[in-house]
Amino acid sequence: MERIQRRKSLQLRNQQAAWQESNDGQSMMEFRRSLPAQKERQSLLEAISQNQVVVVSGETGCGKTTQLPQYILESEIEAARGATCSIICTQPRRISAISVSERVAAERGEKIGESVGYKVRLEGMRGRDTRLLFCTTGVLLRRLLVDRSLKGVTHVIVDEIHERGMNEDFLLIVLKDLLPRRPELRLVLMSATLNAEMFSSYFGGAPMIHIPGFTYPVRSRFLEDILEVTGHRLTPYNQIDDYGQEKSWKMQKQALRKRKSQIASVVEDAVKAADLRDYSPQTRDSLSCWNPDSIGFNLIENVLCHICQKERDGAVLVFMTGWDDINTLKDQLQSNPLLGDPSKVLLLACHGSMASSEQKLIFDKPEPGVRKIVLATNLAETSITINDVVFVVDCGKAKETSYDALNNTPCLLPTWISKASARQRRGRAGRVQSGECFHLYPQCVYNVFADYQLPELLRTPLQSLCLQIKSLRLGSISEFLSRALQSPESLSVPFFSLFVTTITNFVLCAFR
Ligand SMILES: Nc1ncnc2c1ncn2[C@@H]1O[C@H](COP(=O)(O)OP(=O)(O)OP(=O)(O)O)[C@@H](O)[C@H]1O
Repeated sequence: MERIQRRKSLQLRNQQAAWQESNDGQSMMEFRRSLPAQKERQSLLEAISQNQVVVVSGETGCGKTTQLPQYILESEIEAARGATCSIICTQPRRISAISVSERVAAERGEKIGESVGYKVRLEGMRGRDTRLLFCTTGVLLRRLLVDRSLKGVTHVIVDEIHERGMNEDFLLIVLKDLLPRRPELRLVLMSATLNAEMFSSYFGGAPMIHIPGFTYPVRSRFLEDILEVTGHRLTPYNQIDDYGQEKSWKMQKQALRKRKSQIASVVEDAVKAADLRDYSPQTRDSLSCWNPDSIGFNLIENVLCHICQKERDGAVLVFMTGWDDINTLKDQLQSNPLLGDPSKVLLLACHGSMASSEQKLIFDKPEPGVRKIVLATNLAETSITINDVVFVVDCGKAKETSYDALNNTPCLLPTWISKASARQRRGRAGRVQSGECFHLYPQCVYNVFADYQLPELLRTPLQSLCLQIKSLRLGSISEFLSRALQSPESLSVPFFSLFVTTITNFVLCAFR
């Protein structure tokens, strides 16, 4: 067995060297060497070999997602351990797991499923020789339920931990528990932002390495500049998003949103206090009518027409909040004479509930002379690179789980994003060329955004959280949550544990 593995390791080493020496390989290596992560390659590898846990923070575009897992794979192959290493890198979403694995395979001159593969829910591409597997956080969490010690895995890399989704926080608890039982396992936590200290101290003071970011220049334009440049006028009547329902229903829906908007009053104060002396009276007038609670379909349509008519070539990525917004906006744009003309504009949507094959269409290049416009949710916010994106339009909101106190139920509502998210959205332009970002809210509103989004664990209603812990069979609810990076209010946990136990017993009795 050992002899076979040794032979396989040498074969992998020869293949890797042959690619790196080939012409295509050389030009790919040259590009990879230009990324900021390259300067830290040696120190990253040393830190990983000497410590069980390492926290890496890297600003957008530095190369942490595509390069760091590759550095580990390459160094293991160079050390003739290729056949025995097994690296798992988690991504918060399917689309990033798939697209990053394809990019890394291409950078290694391979097809997907050779040494690099992916696994997401109900889909996967990996072969017998796959050594670096990209998967969603949920996939790894579920594997841990049946394979508690992650047998055979040598490295786990958790990417985008700053997003603090529920699965990521759950995974950290389970991995922290696993580390003492697997002293040779290496864990690398990667974050796009600088709040690495919290993760480091959670893992007993794990070393931190920071990689500065790299993007081509991206010019940010906020609402006041957009209104100035497009000449679009905001009135109290043209900001009601038309969802195609009865008008009274629409008004009700938007009034409801207004009541729920957490920072609406802060936003109003910020807009009142903003210094807009340098802007035209028309822009100031428009801003005084701005409705922070609408997504602004008409404004988006106007901005897109402006880009198509006045700006240079390049695809546009529009960040929306969800399926209903994307679909309704798409219908509206399709009835616009310019944006709805398929010989000029290719309109695509990208949403979490779409099949991966449909999501992947956003990476294709359109016909010459056709501008690609992608309407996406925040699933396109991190880790992905759409090569031809030059313009980003950011509506400033994302759907977030929150609690409807009136109906005592969890609900998904559009909420303002954080500064970290706005930076990530802007970062989707400027990855292979310079770009422009149109933020559809005033600069003063951006200034009052929270630095980071509240972790999902702290904003999910406790009933859902407790049921999730039970369905994943993660043990006692209060004990499990007490081991979290930031645990929900300790007082309410025992109450909800009792609630869940009662429900479980009730269901068991009913089926007996
Ligand atoms: N599919 C791709 N096609 C072309 N270039 C790419 C592709 N994916 C990545 N790159 C290049 O590699 C660089 C680094 O990408 P990578 O995804 O590793 O960055 P990152 O540091 O993880 O940033 P982020 O957290 O914003 O995703 C990009 O800025 C881009 O220039």
